Amino acid sequence: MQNSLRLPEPALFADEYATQAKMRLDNLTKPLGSLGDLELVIRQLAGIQRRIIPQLQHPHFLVFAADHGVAAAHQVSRYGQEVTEEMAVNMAMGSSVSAVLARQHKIPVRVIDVGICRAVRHPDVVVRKIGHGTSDFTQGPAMTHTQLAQAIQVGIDEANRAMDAGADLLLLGELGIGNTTSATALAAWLLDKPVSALVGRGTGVDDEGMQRKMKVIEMALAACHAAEAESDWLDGFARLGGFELAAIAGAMLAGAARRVPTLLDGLMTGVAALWATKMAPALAAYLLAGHLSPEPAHKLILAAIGCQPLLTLSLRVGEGTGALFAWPILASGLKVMAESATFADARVTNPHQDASADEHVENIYTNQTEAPVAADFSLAEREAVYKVILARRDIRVFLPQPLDPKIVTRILQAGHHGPSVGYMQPWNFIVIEDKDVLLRLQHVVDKARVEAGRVYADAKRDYYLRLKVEGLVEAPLTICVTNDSTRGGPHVLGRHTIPETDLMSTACAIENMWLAARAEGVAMGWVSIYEKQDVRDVLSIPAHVDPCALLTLGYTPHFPDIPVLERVGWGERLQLDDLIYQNEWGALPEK
Ligand SMILES: Cc1cc2ncn([C@H]3O[C@H](COP(=O)(O)O)[C@@H](O)[C@H]3O)c2cc1C
Ligand SMILES: O=C(O)c1cccnc1
Repeated sequence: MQNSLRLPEPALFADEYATQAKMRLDNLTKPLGSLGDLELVIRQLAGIQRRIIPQLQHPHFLVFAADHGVAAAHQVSRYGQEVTEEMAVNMAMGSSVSAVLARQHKIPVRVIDVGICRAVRHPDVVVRKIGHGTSDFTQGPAMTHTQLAQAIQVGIDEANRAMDAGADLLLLGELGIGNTTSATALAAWLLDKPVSALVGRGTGVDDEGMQRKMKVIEMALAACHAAEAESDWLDGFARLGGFELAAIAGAMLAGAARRVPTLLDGLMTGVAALWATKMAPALAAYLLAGHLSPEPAHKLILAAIGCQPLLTLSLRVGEGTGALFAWPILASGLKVMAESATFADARVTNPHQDASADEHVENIYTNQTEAPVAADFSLAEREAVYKVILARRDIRVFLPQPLDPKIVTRILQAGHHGPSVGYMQPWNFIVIEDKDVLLRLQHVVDKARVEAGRVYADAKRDYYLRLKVEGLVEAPLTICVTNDSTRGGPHVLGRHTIPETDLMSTACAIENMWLAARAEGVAMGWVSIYEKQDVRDVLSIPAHVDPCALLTLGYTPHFPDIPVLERVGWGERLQLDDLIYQNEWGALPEK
C-alpha cells in the first residue's frame, strides 16, 4: 500500500445525544416507538451531529463510475461495457433515473469517472481515471495497491469537496457494468459465505449468465485464497474490487471523519461500506441504509454492518437510486422530530408520564453535558451580523444614482420578515419616487423642523436648525412606513396589556430594513420630524393608519464611523455597563 494514503478516522459518536433524542421521541405526541425504524435513524443522527434535534439540509449526490475487466472478458452482465460511459453521459445530462430523482429533490449531482474504459463524452463528468477499467480478476488482482490507494483518495477528495461546499449528508452511487460480480466476490470474501448464497442477477442475466458469474467469482476467490490474501483487507480488496467501489469507501470514511453520515444505496455501496468498516469499525455509526436490494448478498451485508433499510421496494437500478428514493422519507422523519409537539407542549395526556408530575414536566434538555454547537451560521456569518449592526448609520447625504429595484425588493423583504406581536404584521410600505410628491413631503418636514426648533433655548436652537435632518429631495427613493393598529382584529395575541406592541413591531421592521440596506451598501435616513396629519394628506393615508416613519434611501459618499449626532457633539453613546442592572432596578453588577 502506498504510504501516502491515510484513511480518515471516523469522529467519535456521541451516545448522550442519541439518548436525549430518544427522550424527545418518547415525548412526542404519538404512541411510544411508533415511528419505527425512523426512530433509530433519528437517534443515530443525533449522536452523529451532537444535537438532540438533528438536521439534514444539504445532501450531495456523488456517483463514482468505473469499468471492470471481468465484464470485458466474461459475459457477466446483460449489458456491454460501453454502457458505463453511455450512462455516465446520460447521468450528466440529467436523464438517468438517479439524475431525475436528484433534480426533483434539488440535490447537487457530481459524476466522477474513476476508471471508465472509454473517454467520457460529457464535459460535466469529472475525470479522475485510475485506469481504463480494472484487470480481469480471474487472471490476477483487479488492481495494484497503488491504484487502490489512488481510487480511495479520489473518494476522500470528492467527499471533502462536497463537505467544503456544505454537504451534511452524502448520497453515494455507482456506475460500472459488471460491478455486481465484483461486489458479490467482495461480499463472499468479507462475509465468508458461499457464492451460491450471494449471487444475484444484476442487470438481469439469465441462468447461464448466473452460472458464469458464479464461476468467475469462484476463480477470483480461489486466486485470493492461493495468495493467502483473505486476512489482508487491502490486498483482498485490490484483488476483487473496483475503482468505483474503492472511491465510495473513501468517500464515506471522509464523511465520518467530519461527522457527515452516508445514505447507502444497494449492493455496491453496501459492500464498499462493509469493507470500510473492516478498516475502521467506528464508521458503522455513520451509515444509513436507503433500501434493501433484491441482490441476495445485500441483506447479509446490511445485517453485518447493522443497518436497517428504510425502503424495501425491490429496486435494482443501482446508481444511488435507493438512497435518493429514501431521502424524502428521511427528511420527513427529521421534520417530524423537529416540529411535532411534545405531550407537554400540546397539553395531551401522556400515559407514560406520572400524573403528579404534570405541573412540573421534566425538561429533557437539562442534562445536556456541553453547549450545543453553533450549527447554522459560520463564524464569518456571525461576524457579519455584528458588523452590519455596528456599521449602520442614519444618513442624510445622498447621491442621485437610482437604486436597483432588486435591492429595494430585498430591503422590503427584510422589513416584512421583522418580528411582530401576535404575527399581526401591522406595516405597509409606500414607495415614493415621484419628485413632486417628495417635494411636498420636504415642505411638511421643513415646517415641522422650524416648529420643533422653538422648544430649544436660543443657542441650542441655532445649533439644531443647522443640523441636516432630511434628504427627501436628494435621495432617489423614500419609503413611508405605516402602522395599522387595527390589523389582526381586536384580539391580537400578546397585546392585551401593552397596546403599543403594534408600533413596536413596525419599528422592528424598520430596523431590519436599515440593517439590510447597510449590508447592501445603501444609506438610509429615518426622518421623524413631521406632523403625521400633513403626511397623511400628502400620501392619501386614511385616518386610522399611522405614517410612523419616512425612510430616505440611496447611495452615499460616506458612511461615518460614528453617528453624526455624536460627531457634531449633540450627544454621545452611553456606557453599556451603566445600563445593565442585575436582578433588580438600579443594581449594577459587581466589577
Ligand atoms: C442502462 C443501465 C443503467 C444502469 N444504472 C445502474 N446500473 C447498474 O447496473 C450495473 C451493474 O449490473 P451488472 O453487474 O449486471 O452489470 C451497474 O452499472 C449499476 O450501477 C445500470 C445498468 C444499465 C444497463
Ligand atoms: O443492488 C444494487 O445496487 C444493484 C443491483 C443490480 C444492478 N445494479 C445495482
